[in-house]
Amino acid sequence: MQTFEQQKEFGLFINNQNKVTEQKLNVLDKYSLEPIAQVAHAGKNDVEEAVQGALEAFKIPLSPYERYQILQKAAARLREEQEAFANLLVKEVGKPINEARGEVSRSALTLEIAAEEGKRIAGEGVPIEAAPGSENRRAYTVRKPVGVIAAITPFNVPLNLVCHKIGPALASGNCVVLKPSDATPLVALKLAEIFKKAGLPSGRLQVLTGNGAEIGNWLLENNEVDMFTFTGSTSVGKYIKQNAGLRKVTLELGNNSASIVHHDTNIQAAAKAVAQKSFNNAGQVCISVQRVFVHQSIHDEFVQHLRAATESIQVGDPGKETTDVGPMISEEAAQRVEDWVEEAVQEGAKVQVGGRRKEAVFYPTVLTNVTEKMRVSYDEVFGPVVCVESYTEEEESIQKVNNSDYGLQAGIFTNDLNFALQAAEEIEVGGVIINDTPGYRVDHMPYGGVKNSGTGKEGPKYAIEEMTEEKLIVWNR
Ligand SMILES: NC(=O)c1ccc[n+]([C@@H]2O[C@H](COP(=O)([O-])OP(=O)(O)OC[C@H]3O[C@@H](n4cnc5c(N)ncnc54)[C@H](O)[C@@H]3O)[C@@H](O)[C@H]2O)c1
Ligand SMILES: O=C[C@H](O)CS(=O)(=O)O
Repeated sequence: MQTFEQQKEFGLFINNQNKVTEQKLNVLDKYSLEPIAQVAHAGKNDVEEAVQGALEAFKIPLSPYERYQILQKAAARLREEQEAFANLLVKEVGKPINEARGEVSRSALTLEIAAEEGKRIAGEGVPIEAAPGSENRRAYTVRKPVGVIAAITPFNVPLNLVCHKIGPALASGNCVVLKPSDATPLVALKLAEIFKKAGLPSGRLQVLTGNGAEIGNWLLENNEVDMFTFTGSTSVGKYIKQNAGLRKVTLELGNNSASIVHHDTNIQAAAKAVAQKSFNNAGQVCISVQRVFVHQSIHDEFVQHLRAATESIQVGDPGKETTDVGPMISEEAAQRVEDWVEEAVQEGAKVQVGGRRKEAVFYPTVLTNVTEKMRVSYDEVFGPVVCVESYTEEEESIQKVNNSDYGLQAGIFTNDLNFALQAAEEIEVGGVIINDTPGYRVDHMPYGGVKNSGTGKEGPKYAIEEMTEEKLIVWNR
């Protein structure tokens, strides 16, 4: 029998079986741009079969401890197969090997945290007897799984962001129909195999590959789907919310993260941190640093350090141990970033480093003289580009951060406690990171945005709250 790595054709994963379809989809190596495999292209019937199978599975409950054991086994297996998963991420995402290993180890941790949180799902006592006339009553709440959850995920972190959905969903007793990104479906299929080996009963996790808009619409039309958990672009997120009716929706969407760098900070350390978190995964990270507001008194020194840190980055083949930045997800994506940078330059921005492209590789780029009217500042670049602007007053820096349609996370580098806490209070985002970049995330923290960055939280404990319904039970004694 072929190993997963030897296989060149992959079916849908429905009811723990491989289901081949006539129509197929090519998956490319993102650096060589050569096809590496073909995956199935789900039709409407396949989507219905997957949802029906999930619904049937939901009728046979698993105890919290059984779910815990399965998730722990899957996590252990993920750790054992770290290198195989990492190599797959190198190929289908173009993610540098060291970063890919990091994603696999975070993914295992995400499943482990979900396993633990699944044992702690609890309601609360409600002092209902405090109401006049209710003296003889007692009340408490319990949390119930919603049922069948459609999970739709993006290309950029295709293993850990899948684990952030299926981990909490399975831990809380739900069944999941997963639709991974068309560009990066292989790690999701390999993960499903791991869950099968870990003993997950048939139907609790279904994986549908194919066209996002088609599968998305068929899932939206299917009333047996109880909830949508989506990570991806703001436009698709809005579409799902508009069409989900009264069903629950969690949306983790786009962003153009900002960092404030105040004059009292360690300038070189801040510049190094910004360079690292602007360019990892070729800037294709939703909390990538895109906008940096630097106090005018340290602007030039900061830019000098940022330029030096950027120039030292190794760009190229993601399979090489020494590579820091690999290709973007496609040549078109890199071309789009090149166009936006050229447009900014025509509008007066200055390229300090980078600004050039070779096929799907866009070189890490630092722009200065950027204004908030430029697309590279107000829109989501989702590429290896960082824009530096200056400010003079503290309040002005906060306003600049808030002058955005997005609000996922922001960062502030300062030793002034009052300024840090004032900024933390006033910045309109889901999370403020003091003395680090907005790119900081660990997997058990509450994570999610405001404004066009979405609604609802992830991090297993918080995702479980989204994926369960609170139910009140009142006993008239
Ligand atoms: N906030 C977060 O936590 C977070 C994390 C990662 C990525 N993102 C965002 O994701 C975006 C990049 O990822 P992407 O290009 O894969 O996003 P995308 O919106 O193009 O695709 C995301 C997923 O949605 C599917 N899809 C496409 N059209 C659909 C439709 N009409 N209905 C239902 N599903 C549909 C795709 O096939 C894919 O699986 C960026 O905007 C980035 O900021 C956000
Ligand atoms: O792209 C956004 C991700 O949520 C960031 S992370 O990989 O989870 O840190």
